[in-house]
Amino acid sequence: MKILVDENMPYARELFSRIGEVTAVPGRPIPPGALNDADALMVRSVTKVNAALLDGKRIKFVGTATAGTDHVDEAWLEQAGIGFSGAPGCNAIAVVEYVFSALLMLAERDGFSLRERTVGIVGVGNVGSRLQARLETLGVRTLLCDPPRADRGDEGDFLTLDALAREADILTFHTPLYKDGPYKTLHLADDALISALKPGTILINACRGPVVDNAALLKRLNAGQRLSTILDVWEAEPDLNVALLDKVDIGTAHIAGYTLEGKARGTTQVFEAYTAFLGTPHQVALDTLLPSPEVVRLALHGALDETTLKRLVHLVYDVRRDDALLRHVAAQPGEFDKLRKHYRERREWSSLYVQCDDADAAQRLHRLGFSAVYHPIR
Ligand SMILES: NC(=O)C1=CN([C@@H]2O[C@H](COP(=O)(O)OP(=O)(O)OC[C@H]3O[C@@H](n4cnc5c(N)ncnc54)[C@H](O)[C@@H]3O)[C@@H](O)[C@H]2O)C=CC1
Ligand SMILES: O=C(O)C(=O)[C@H](O)COP(=O)(O)O
Repeated sequence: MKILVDENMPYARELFSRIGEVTAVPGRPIPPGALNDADALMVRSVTKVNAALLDGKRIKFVGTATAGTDHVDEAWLEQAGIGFSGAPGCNAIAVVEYVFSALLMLAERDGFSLRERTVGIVGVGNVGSRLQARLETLGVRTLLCDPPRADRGDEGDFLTLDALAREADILTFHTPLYKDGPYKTLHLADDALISALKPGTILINACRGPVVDNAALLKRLNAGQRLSTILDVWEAEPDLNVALLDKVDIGTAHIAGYTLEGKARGTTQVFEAYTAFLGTPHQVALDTLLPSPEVVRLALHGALDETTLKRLVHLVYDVRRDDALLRHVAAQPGEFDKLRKHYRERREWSSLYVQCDDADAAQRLHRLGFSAVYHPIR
């Protein structure tokens, strides 16, 4: 059995070679001919999976090691009898930690406390719900917008997007990209919505570029609208709107989900799905794959305030590194994908073991996702 995997998929060779012959290839584009004798294809978000790619090929299963699936024509795969799996939630923690890293940086720069702010979360799925839980642990007020969940009758106080735009100090988007249909998200943040934001609002897009109308955003920023902007994703990736990057407060190369844990979960999820598809299910324990992180443990004395939290968060992951890397190469063709391909290892907060002599600090850090324990110092 021949399995083609994206070369930007950690642990893919190690796992898939347990069941077949593995070839790793670039995903954007897949080299011509590489698909000719493959039985299964494991991609990331950069590969458009559709009839144009697969019609007439012998591929029987496609996995994408990503949360978003807008690059996959699932209807075509189904009618062609090709099995499919995504990796729901694989990198949700990574995106949440990206958002925290960015917000704590802006809070320090602009002299505010997160606890004084109301955060509007648009799309309350794997990312949005974890973000809400961690913000609430810090005592930050959140407002939620998720029409599909509201319509399903899910528990929760769901508001309209307009209500969030009116009330929130921070508006953060975590929806899939739907180009049409009742829950269309293409240009969900359009000119009218962006114009309606309160002066000083922080706008975050870490889901898919086209969820925010980039031309409208640039127009508003050029017109002097008071808005802080954090963009991880861009319309027309991998082409970058350099004029927009110049105007945003934080701009990164679609790496919000790029923790090693997040990528490894993506690979293990599609590996497990493919082996189940073959009728020989395998399970993989993530901690058997991951190496020890660079910083393993530290001791924290006293209470946990926002300044201390910021230092811990930025010790594990500081978004300014990724912002600077993108700005250095922004105008050069091909560099956006190179930054993503050669992404430096980044870990999740859970990789840091924090020993606290304050019980409340230990409890809150634990609830935030750190590996924290209370250990009185005698
Ligand atoms: N920047 C990055 O590296 C990453 C980006 N993503 C993107 O973020 C998206 C969200 O990720 P997850 O939370 O894991 O997905 P998810 O599928 O768990 O949650 C998405 C939520 O959005 C809601 N939603 C759908 N249409 C909506 C609308 N019109 N308005 C408001 N809410 C709506 C859904 O009901 C669902 O609750 C993914 O689809 C993917 O495109 C995900 C991971 C990493
Ligand atoms: O999971 C998703 O959805 C994402 O956006 C991924 O983080 C994107 O990473 P690549 O698949 O483009 O490497």
